[in-house]
Amino acid sequence: MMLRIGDTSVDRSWPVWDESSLRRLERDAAASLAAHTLMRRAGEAVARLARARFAHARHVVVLCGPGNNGGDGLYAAAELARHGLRVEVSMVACGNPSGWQDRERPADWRWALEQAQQAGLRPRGWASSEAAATLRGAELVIDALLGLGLNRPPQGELSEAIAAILASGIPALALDLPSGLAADTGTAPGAVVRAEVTLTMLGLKPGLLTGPDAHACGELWLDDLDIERVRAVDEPPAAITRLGPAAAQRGLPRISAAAHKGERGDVRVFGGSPGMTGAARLCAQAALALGAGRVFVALLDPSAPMLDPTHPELMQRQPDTLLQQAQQASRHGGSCHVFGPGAGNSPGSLRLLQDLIALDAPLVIDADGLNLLAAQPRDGATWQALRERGRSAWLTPHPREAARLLRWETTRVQAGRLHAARELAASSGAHCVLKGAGSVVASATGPVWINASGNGLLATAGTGDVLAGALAAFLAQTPEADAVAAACAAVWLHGAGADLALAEGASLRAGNLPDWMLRAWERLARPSARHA
Ligand SMILES: NC(=O)C1=CN([C@@H]2O[C@H](COP(=O)(O)OP(=O)(O)OC[C@H]3O[C@@H](n4cnc5c(N)ncnc54)[C@H](O)[C@@H]3O)[C@@H](O)[C@H]2O)[C@@H](O)CC1
Ligand SMILES: Nc1ncnc2c1ncn2[C@@H]1O[C@H](COP(=O)(O)OP(=O)(O)O)[C@@H](O)[C@H]1O
Ligand SMILES: [K+]
Repeated sequence: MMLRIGDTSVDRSWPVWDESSLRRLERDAAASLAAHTLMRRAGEAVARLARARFAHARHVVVLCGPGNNGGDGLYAAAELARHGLRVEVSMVACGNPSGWQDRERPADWRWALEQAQQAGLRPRGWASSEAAATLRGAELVIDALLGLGLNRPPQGELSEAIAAILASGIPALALDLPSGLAADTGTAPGAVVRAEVTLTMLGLKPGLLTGPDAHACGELWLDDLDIERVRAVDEPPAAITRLGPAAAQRGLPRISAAAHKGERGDVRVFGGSPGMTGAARLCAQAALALGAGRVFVALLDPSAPMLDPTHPELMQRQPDTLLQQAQQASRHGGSCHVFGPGAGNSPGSLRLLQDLIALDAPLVIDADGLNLLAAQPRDGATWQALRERGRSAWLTPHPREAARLLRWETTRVQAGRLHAARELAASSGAHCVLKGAGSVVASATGPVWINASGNGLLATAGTGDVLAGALAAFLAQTPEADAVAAACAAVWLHGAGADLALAEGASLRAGNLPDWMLRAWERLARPSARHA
């Protein structure tokens, strides 16, 4: 079964597989199938997608590497030739043609080479001096240089071939992964193909969904090679799961017709030191828009006006007063606290954070709250209290904040976003939302989610404050047992709002993001809705 990932007419919670689990799956599947079956299916799938998606292309160049990714490319080339296309095959980093059938080469690869030859093709070695000529006139290039086996930066002929694809401007259909992209991390240790379309085999890889170079895959398609075990699951989620609309839908708060405002949760936002009051207000406004029953905000700037005239529904309190109210609130009333947007780093701010950690209510720690936490010793009382608290805490760092918390470089966080999010969750006992394209939701134990919604329109000041407010609104309305599902819904809606704004060519700022999120929510609630 082949389908486009992101086509919500078939949306499921797609499992995501790291390299070692894919290798295991492949071994298990291959053991029960006739020789070469998986490669045949992979090659057929690529040829089918090439013909459907690039129907205008009559002249195709296939660049094949030395491993099974190249083998898939060879079989695809044979298929395309059998369908009457003009196909040229270039063998990159494969050495002298006289050694192509040597026994140390992968058996599948040698078989696929024979298939290509039997289809009338004459694969040629890569000629550095003729790189541009190899691609000239082609309407499609199939990138079968490197896939799952990438283990170092592409060099020599491989980096030349990648450079030639990039320089040619010819649309590239990448097989399994854009060559040069690391499957587990979404990083590229060297040159990487920028594909128009990637058809990935067997299962989704994390590096196609998150990581600094994940977008190199372009439009993403999946073919499961008819292996039952990798099919989409409804629940429970796999160890790693793509967070799309189907999963988001499950976590949306249910509002009963008979609800009163006390049942829809209280959100209390603490933040907004001098010069930063907007951050706390944006957070509180988002909590209000996303359905919290009552939203209180305590600004740490003593000179801030006590009323936000644009949002009279927000109840503003002095920080001490709101803390006391939080301390007295019933633990069963449904509430969530947010500490951090614009909170600054004063000793008073730290005390407030510590007091909120000590309370028995869900807590979102964002922005300056994360920086305050990062400055505390890992074995000190603040981290200890965080690890030991009974109710869930949520850390919502962007990569630089995550780096401070982990005491890593930001590049290390970005080079292993899943690992970083898991590590943060494990060391804090809290749940973690590692923000940035392909936000990662991780818990100390339990599955990891990679968010599929969102785009560069979100890269503007204050959108993180909106996420913290939306998250708090959903957590306040949801029983603890369903907190992760609710958080996933908030994270997905945040990106989906931006995707709607992008689709409509509208401008997006933090202030109007909650409205776009509500529109995305409304679409999600309509069964026939389509989401980009
Ligand atoms: N494992 C699976 O789940 C499946 C794999 N299939 C195909 O097989 C591919 C994986 O095959 P392989 O494991 O052979 O890996 P690749 O075809 O990605 O290439 C690995 C070969 O390239 C070499 N190599 C890696 N990085 C290099 C670099 N920078 N410079 C020079 N040489 C480099 C490796 O040493 C190895 O010889 C998948 O991407 C997919 O296309 C499919 O046919 C079927 C399912
Ligand atoms: N290119 C992008 N694609 C998807 N989401 C993005 C992108 N850039 C930023 N975001 C999202 O926007 C939000 C920005 O949050 P943050 O960095 O905390 O900003 P601020 O502190 O200004 O509010 C995060 O939720 C992040 O995931
Ligand atoms: K490839």
